[in-house]
This record gives sequence, structure tokens and C-alpha cells, in this order.
Amino acid sequence: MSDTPHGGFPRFTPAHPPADFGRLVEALRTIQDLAVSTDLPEEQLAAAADQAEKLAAAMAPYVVPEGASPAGRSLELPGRGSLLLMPWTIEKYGPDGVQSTGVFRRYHLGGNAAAHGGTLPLLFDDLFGLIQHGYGRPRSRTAFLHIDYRAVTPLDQQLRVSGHVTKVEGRKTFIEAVLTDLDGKVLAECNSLMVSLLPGQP
Ligand SMILES: CC(C)(COP(=O)(O)OP(=O)(O)OC[C@H]1O[C@@H](n2cnc3c(N)ncnc32)[C@H](O)[C@@H]1OP(=O)(O)O)[C@@H](O)C(=O)NCCC(=O)NCCS
Ligand SMILES: CCCCCCCCCCCC(=O)O
Repeated sequence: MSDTPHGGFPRFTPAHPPADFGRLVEALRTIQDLAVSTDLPEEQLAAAADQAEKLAAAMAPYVVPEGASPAGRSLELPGRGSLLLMPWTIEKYGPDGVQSTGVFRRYHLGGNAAAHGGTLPLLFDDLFGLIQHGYGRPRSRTAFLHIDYRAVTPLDQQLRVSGHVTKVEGRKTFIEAVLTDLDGKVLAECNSLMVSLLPGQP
């Protein structure tokens, strides 16, 4: 692959998996919540570990290359069906920007009931990928991502993030976004530079 618009990136196509895929991903997220918030008695611990190992063994034969799993390509699902991404739902997508809503869950806990500071760059960075795509920019990579943490980000509360392209200069796309609660209280602001990839660039 060496065409200019995508650098060396594979071309991803949207996936429309059966509903059970969404159920699986959501159940796994709930297990992540529980794995970080429970203190299981020994017997339950052994049973849970057995079940987890059994599930992993059942899934292992079906590993496919990047871009072939529905994970990350299922646009109708929270977090596009990816366990890595924040399980948020896109409300608005287009050249004027992207907006999405969702919650930071128990498995995103940092300390004292707040979201881990490292989870916000993940939210913003993935949003910025969508923003530059919605604006019609070629495949790009994040060169920098600057975050101002303005207030503690709560868990289990519906929040909103929205952002847009502010400037384009050659290969460079500048983007800004803000994370708020539903009353409009600003929790974090972020600005970023994304640089479009040259032919064959990874
Ligand atoms: C971003 C990246 C592709 C840019 O490398 P490159 O293709 O060699 O591009 P250049 O270094 O020539 O930079 C292109 C332009 O962006 C600017 N730029 C690049 N990185 C920058 C940064 N961190 N801060 C400010 N400007 C930056 C350059 O100054 C240059 O501007 P100019 O055209 O006005 O002179 C490369 O550094 C890279 O791959 N970094 C890793 C990206 C990554 O892994 N991101 C996370 C996953 S998406
Ligand atoms: C149709 C689905 C589109 C999915 C695009 C996935 C792009 C992944 C880009 C990864 C960028 C990064 O590493 O930060």
C-alpha cells in the first residue's frame, strides 16, 4: 500500500456484526468493571478464573489480522465495538465536527472517584481521528495532543465531548475539543496537531 491518501495504512471498511457481538463486548466491559471493583472469596475467584480461561480458549482459534475483526469497525456500537476505546456513542459527525456522549465507567477509575487522567487522551485522540476523517482529511497521525484538565472528571455520569478542525496547513490539521458534563461544565479542553501520512508512512 503506498497511495498518498492513506500512507501505509490498511483501508478499514465498516462492519455490521450480528447483535451477539455487541452483547459480547458489553458483557466483557461489565466484567472489566467487576474485575476492578470486587474482592471475590477464594472459591468464586477460582470459578471466575476457570470461566475466563475457558472463554479465552474458545475464542482463540478465531483470531484474524488487523482490520478483519468487527472490533473498532462497528460504527453503530459504543466505542465502535472496541474494548480499548471509550464506550461512547457518536451523536454528530461531519465536516463541522464530531460530538459524542458517554460515561467513564468503574474500570476507568483513577483515584477518589475520578476518571484516570490517562483515559482522557484516549477519548480525545480517537475523537480527533473521527474529526479529521469527517472533515475529509487524508489518513493522519497525531503529532501532539495537549490537554488542560479543568475539573475532575466523574465516573458513571453522562458527559459530552465535541470538537472540530480549526486550521489546515498543508499536511497539518489542527483540532480543538472540549469535554463537559450535560450542564455545560467544562472538565477538559484539548488541542492537537494531526499530520497526514506520506506514501508508505506507517
Ligand atoms: C507525525 C509524524 C507522521 C510526522 O513526521 P513526518 O511525516 O516526518 O513530518 P515532519 O516531521 O516533516 O512534520 C510535518 C509538519 O508537521 C510539524 N510537526 C510534526 N510534529 C510536530 C509536533 N510534535 N509539534 C509541532 N509540529 C509538528 C512539522 O514541524 C512540519 O511542519 P511544516 O510543514 O510547517 O514544516 C511522525 O512524527 C510520526 O509518525 N510520529 C508518530 C505518530 C504517532 O504514533 N501518533 C500516535 C498514533 S496516531
Ligand atoms: C470503518 C472504521 C474505521 C476505523 C478506523 C480506525 C483507525 C485507527 C487509527 C489509529 C490511530 C492511532 O493509533 O491513534
